[in-house]
Amino acid sequence: MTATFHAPPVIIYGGNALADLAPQLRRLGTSRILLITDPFMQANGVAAAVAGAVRAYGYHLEIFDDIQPDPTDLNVAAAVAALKQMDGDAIVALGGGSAMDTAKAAAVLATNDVPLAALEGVGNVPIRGVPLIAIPTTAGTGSEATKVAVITDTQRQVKMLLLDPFVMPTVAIVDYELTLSMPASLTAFVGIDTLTHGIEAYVSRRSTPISDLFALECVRLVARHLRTAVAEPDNHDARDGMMRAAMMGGMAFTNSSVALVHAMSRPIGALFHVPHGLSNAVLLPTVTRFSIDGNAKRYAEVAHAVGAATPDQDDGVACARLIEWLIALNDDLSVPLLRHCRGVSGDAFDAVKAKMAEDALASGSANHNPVVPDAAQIIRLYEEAY
Ligand SMILES: NC(=O)c1ccc[n+]([C@@H]2O[C@H](COP(=O)([O-])OP(=O)(O)OC[C@H]3O[C@@H](n4cnc5c(N)ncnc54)[C@H](O)[C@@H]3O)[C@@H](O)[C@H]2O)c1
Ligand SMILES: [Fe+2]
Repeated sequence: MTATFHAPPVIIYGGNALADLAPQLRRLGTSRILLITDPFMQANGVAAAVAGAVRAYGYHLEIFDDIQPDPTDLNVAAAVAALKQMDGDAIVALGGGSAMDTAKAAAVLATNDVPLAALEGVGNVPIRGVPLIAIPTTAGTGSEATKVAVITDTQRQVKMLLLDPFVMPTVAIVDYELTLSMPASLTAFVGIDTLTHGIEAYVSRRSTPISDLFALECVRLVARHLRTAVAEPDNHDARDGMMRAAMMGGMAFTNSSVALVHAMSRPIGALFHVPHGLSNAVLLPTVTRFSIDGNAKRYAEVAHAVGAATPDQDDGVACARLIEWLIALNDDLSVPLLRHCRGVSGDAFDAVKAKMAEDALASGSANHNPVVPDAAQIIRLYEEAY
């Protein structure tokens, strides 16, 4: 069996990596740049500083900041319109997964004259997009190193996946100093998104020997650094560790896959606007317990990697310890139950459970889970996690 490995052609990593942005734009031969950023980066002045540094090189740059968490097809259309209006030849994304995914979708929509929904699915992007430099400001999604963009279709109220090598950023600039401003709860939730990427990539039915390396290093780094990054926001070593974990988690799952946690979490995001990392966190212990029988050996290896189990413990014990470890992590990081997440009421949840299960199955990620569930089992898992 063959396996393919995709990653950004260039990754610039470390404190002050951001200083390499203008030289990278020069290398790419671009000169009219749209900076897609989220309102937080606009408000705290980082976007303006980045814009100033690029303009100082003589490039024309305009800022687009109409980004919302869980970005929509409308955000993407507006970004493409802004790029066309300025006659732009490259995009820089500065922000979390929402800004980066908007930019990734806009980059390919700019060169493919079709509705965004036509690019949905696996391998449906016919033409390469405009060059894209992705600069993450959360240590979470790893989107800077993935060939997927997640965009909400406002008509169907589902999160669409655009999964294609052409969606991979041309350059990733990964500067942990940009994450120092993340408050504790954001750090915690995006960090559990990273952990979920590492675990799901490792236990996925599509795991590969190369993605395994990144997946295990990702979970090790999260175990070592996430609690510290939450408790000590200025701890550079912990921020650095989490940033590496996020990037490696992205490199792992984009070459393996995510699985049932992500399949079930996307409908929660699309319908209730629960932040992506939080919706993963509330599901992770329950879905892991359900899935362990499908590949106890791999879950035990995860337990050993995060230090939840000792080398002398057999797979059964190690898997049990892993569940306890995940529950303790959620407790330590103050992850609420799903029913306590803002906007999720009992009646509303009951009314959409069946649709959510259908959407979870339709995304395809559930098929890569060690235990492949049916709709009734997914509904039961939603109820258990609720
Ligand atoms: N493409 C991928 O590979 C991939 C993988 C996982 C998730 N996703 C998607 O990414 C999105 C979630 O991205 P996210 O978790 O990074 O959150 P986000 O981009 O939605 O940002 C969350 C909030 O954090 C703020 N923020 C960003 N950086 C900050 C900083 N340094 N300091 C303080 N506040 C900051 C933003 O303004 C926003 O309000 C979801 O739509 C999810 O589906 C994509
Ligand atoms: Fe994720």
